[in-house]
Amino acid sequence: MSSIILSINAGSSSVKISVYKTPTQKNTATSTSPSNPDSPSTPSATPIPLAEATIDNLTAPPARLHYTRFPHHRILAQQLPDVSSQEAAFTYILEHLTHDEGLAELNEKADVQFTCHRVVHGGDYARNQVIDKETYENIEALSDLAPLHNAGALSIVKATTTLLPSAKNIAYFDSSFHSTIPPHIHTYPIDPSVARKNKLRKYGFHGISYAFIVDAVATALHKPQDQLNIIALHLGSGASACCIQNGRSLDTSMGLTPLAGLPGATRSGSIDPSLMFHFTHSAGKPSRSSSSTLHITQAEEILNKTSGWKALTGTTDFGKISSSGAEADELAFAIFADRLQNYVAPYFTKLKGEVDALVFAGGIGERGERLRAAVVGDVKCLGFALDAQKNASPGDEVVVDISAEDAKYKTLICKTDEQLQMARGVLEDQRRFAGDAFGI
Ligand SMILES: Nc1ncnc2c1ncn2[C@@H]1O[C@H](COP(=O)(O)OP(=O)(O)O)[C@@H](O)[C@H]1O
Ligand SMILES: CC(=O)OP(=O)(O)O
Ligand SMILES: [Mg+2]
Repeated sequence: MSSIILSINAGSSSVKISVYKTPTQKNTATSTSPSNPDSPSTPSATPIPLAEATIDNLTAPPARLHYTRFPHHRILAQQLPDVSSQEAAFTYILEHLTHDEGLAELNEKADVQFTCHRVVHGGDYARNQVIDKETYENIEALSDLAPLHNAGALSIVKATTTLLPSAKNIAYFDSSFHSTIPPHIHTYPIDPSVARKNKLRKYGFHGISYAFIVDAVATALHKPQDQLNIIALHLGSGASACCIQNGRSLDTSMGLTPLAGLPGATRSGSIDPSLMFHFTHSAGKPSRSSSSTLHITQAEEILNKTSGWKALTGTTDFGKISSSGAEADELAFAIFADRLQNYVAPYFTKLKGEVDALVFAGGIGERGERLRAAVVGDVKCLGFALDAQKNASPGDEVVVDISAEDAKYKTLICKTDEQLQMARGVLEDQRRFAGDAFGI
């Protein structure tokens, strides 16, 4: 019999929820590229998508609902002025799904057997975990290190325990994919005893997306995952770059927290650490949004929530920034292209030029025609080049090759899908542990 999986992705500016049913023996679909590199000949089953709901604009109200029930029913951008938090977005979407008469498989909350939660900071967890009291508390303890994310995800976990009491809650961590980063890359040059005690190291994020990208690009290029070398750029409200060697993370631009590296919608990205002490004299004081479970300083508040595109341009919409022509928007655009070049070129040398592709993903990576052209233009001397026509109209495939015919290296767009990656994890774990021990 099929089970219903609710796959929940609490990002910094949006909540995306996809509904899947597990395939029965008869309708088992397969992915040509195995996601388990240890068993290269075993095809993996794919969850069957039933519906997808997104509430976005949480950081630029009013929030909006987009809903698709497959294959045909679609609601575009319905405004929701009363929804302003990740938890409110989750509750709204759950009501919407259970009241959609066309979604026969999910009439009651008791129909949901599995809820997958994207948790950005998982500390030392190298793989997914069933959320029990101990896991919940461990994730809560990491909230200060992902101030835009972990608390929001946990508010949804809490809501599921009351609203969906029969569902098994499983956490998938953005940081797990980066557990392969070697010590000389994840270690900060600071007092090692303090670093050890406070677990201060590079963790890296967007890993669920990078795992999806590895699977999808390996399939598209007909290469085993463990031979795939790519430079992947996940560019959304938060943006990061990842250097992937043999299908594994070798380096990434985010660090101890998702603030490091590239700028984002409301984040500064990397700056000189001394800057904050010249920006405000109260950098170290607790911010007003601190609570009993979330302790953040004014410096963290400023750099995470009121910097980035919002500070430079007044909008978090990178589509608008890319097309308005306004002076402030042009500066923000040029800053992003410049900072991206600062990762693409060194990652190319880290891979010793053995690069299968440069891959664009995330809302901006997938839709930002002009940004892709700017970044690829900036690294043209390495052997990347775009086909302008393909870049302008890439079509609907999961992976699209937008490289010029004479390019030495490929440039691809990958429509990443964190919810699908997590739902696939449920099927893999069901197979591996016969539905019981589940990854612990
Ligand atoms: N046509 C476009 N060109 C460039 N950026 C776009 C375009 N459309 C949307 N975006 C941007 O994509 C970003 C959201 O990306 P997404 O990955 O969906 O978000 P999140 O990080 O919240 O998961 C926003 O900054 C949005 O402005
Ligand atoms: C890790 C991170 O920044 O996630 P998002 O882009 O979804 O905010
Ligand atoms: Mg995201």
